[in-house]
This record gives sequence, structure tokens and C-alpha cells, in this order.
Amino acid sequence: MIIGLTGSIASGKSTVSEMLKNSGYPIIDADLVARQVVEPGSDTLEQIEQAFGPEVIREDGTMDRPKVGEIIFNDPAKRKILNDIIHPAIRQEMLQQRHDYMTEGYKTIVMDIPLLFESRLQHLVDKILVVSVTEENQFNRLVERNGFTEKEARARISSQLPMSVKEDGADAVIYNNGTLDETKWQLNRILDNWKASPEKE
Ligand SMILES: CC(C)(COP(=O)(O)OP(=O)(O)OC[C@H]1O[C@@H](n2cnc3c(N)ncnc32)[C@H](O)[C@@H]1O)[C@@H](O)C(=O)NCCC(=O)NCCS
Ligand SMILES: Nc1ncnc2c1ncn2[C@@H]1O[C@H](COP(=O)(O)OP(=O)(O)OP(=O)(O)O)[C@@H](O)[C@H]1O
Repeated sequence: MIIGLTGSIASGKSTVSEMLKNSGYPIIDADLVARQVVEPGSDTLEQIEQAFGPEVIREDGTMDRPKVGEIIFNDPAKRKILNDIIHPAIRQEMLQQRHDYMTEGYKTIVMDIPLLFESRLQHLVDKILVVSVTEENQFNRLVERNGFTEKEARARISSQLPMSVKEDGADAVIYNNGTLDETKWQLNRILDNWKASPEKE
């Protein structure tokens, strides 16, 4: 079974993904893959430099992530340009990892994909698990974790589909507003319902 783990920015996907990893599930992390495909010297980074200019590349050849974030979270047209360059590379690498884990015989594989709904990737997974939070918790946790201003946080939140749309498209929802123990309890109940197991065939 392929579980698609998603939610909105700062809703707690990485927190839940860490719990799944600690239980032994193999995790494919789209945010991590997004970093790998823009390594210095990659075709993808070259295309990003051509589209956004040399100012988005640091002296050491890496992508200036805060600068790219500043550009794309404040301009939907620029965001689309970046997405059109980077998403095919992310998707290809995620599919490769999924294939490798399946070949290794894992019964359940978790794909942590923040933009599962926005990028219409529902078909890649068998079950969709959405990590949800209230707008207030989401905003406060995002500001606290990243040190963003209110404007920076709002720009990122409004770059994604509303939480309610994701909940509507979910097979199960974790409400991550309480303690981590409460979140873990909800997760385990859902995994039991789905008869998911981290074991190999
Ligand atoms: C814009 C970038 C450089 C900002 O980097 P930064 O280190 O500040 O953030 P990070 O990569 O950790 O992303 C944090 C969160 O932002 C949200 N986010 C990232 N990219 C996007 C996007 N294109 N549209 C909407 N939300 C996004 C996701 O919820 C993600 O979990 C980076 O997010 C990026 O390369 N984005 C494009 C790739 C992408 O779409 N990644 C999302 C997973 S497929
Ligand atoms: N139940 C909780 N109680 C308090 N803080 C929490 C809880 N769950 C997560 N957090 C904190 O909220 C922040 C966001 O969580 P996390 O990084 O897991 O979100 P995310 O959905 O992976 O975010 P992103 O989309 O940006 O990658 C983190 O600083 C995390 O430690």
C-alpha cells in the first residue's frame, strides 16, 4: 500500500512522517527530493538560473532558497515557472524511489508530498492521509519555526489550497492541534484501520 501523506505548510507532515519513520516505514520525502534535484551542477538548477537570474545562485553554487522563496511566494506566475521546471524532476525521482522500495518488498510505503492536491498527484498513492491544523495553530507554528513576518507567513499559506479542500479529499485526517501523543494515537488508529504494516513481504 502506498500512503500519500499531505497537509498544508506547517500542519505537521514532517512530525507525522518522523513518527512513521521511527516505526520502520520507508519514507519518500518530496521536500528532501526537491533539495536533491537542485544540487549545484544539476540541469534543474541551471534552468532555474536562466529563468530567475544569477542572483538566485550563491557563490558556492547552491540555490539561494530564501531568495527564491521571496520571489515565488509573492507572485503566482513566477511560482508556476519554478513549479514547471522543478516538479517533473521531483516526480521522476520520487517514482524511482517508490520503485526501489517496492522492489525491496516493503508492504507499505509512505510518500510525504506537501503539494499532493495542488499538483494532482492523487493517482500515485492508494490512501491519502491529511495532517490538518487550525489556521491559528498553523500561522503561529510557521512564524515560530521559520521566524517569518506575518506577511511572509500569509504569502506561504495562501500559496496552497485551503485545508478544508484537502480534508475533503482525504481517506483519513489527523487533527494535529493537541499534544504529540494525541497525534501519535490518531496515527496508530488509522494505520490499524488500514491494516498497514512496515514489514517486508
Ligand atoms: C521555494 C523554495 C526554494 C523555498 O525553500 P525553503 O527551504 O524556504 O522551504 P522548503 O523547501 O523547506 O518548503 C517548505 C514548505 O513550503 C511549501 N512549498 C514549497 N514549494 C511550494 C510551492 N511551489 N507552492 C506552494 N507551496 C510550496 C511546502 O509546504 C513545503 O513543505 C522551495 O520550497 C522550493 O524549491 N520549492 C519548489 C519545489 C516544491 O514545490 N516543493 C514542495 C514539495 S513538492
Ligand atoms: N502537535 C504539535 N504541538 C506543537 N507543535 C507542533 C505539533 N506538531 C508540529 N509542531 C511544530 O510545528 C511546526 C510545523 O510542523 P512540521 O515541520 O512537522 O510541519 P510540516 O507540515 O512538515 O511543514 P512544511 O510544509 O513547512 O514542511 C514544527 O516546528 C513542529 O515542531
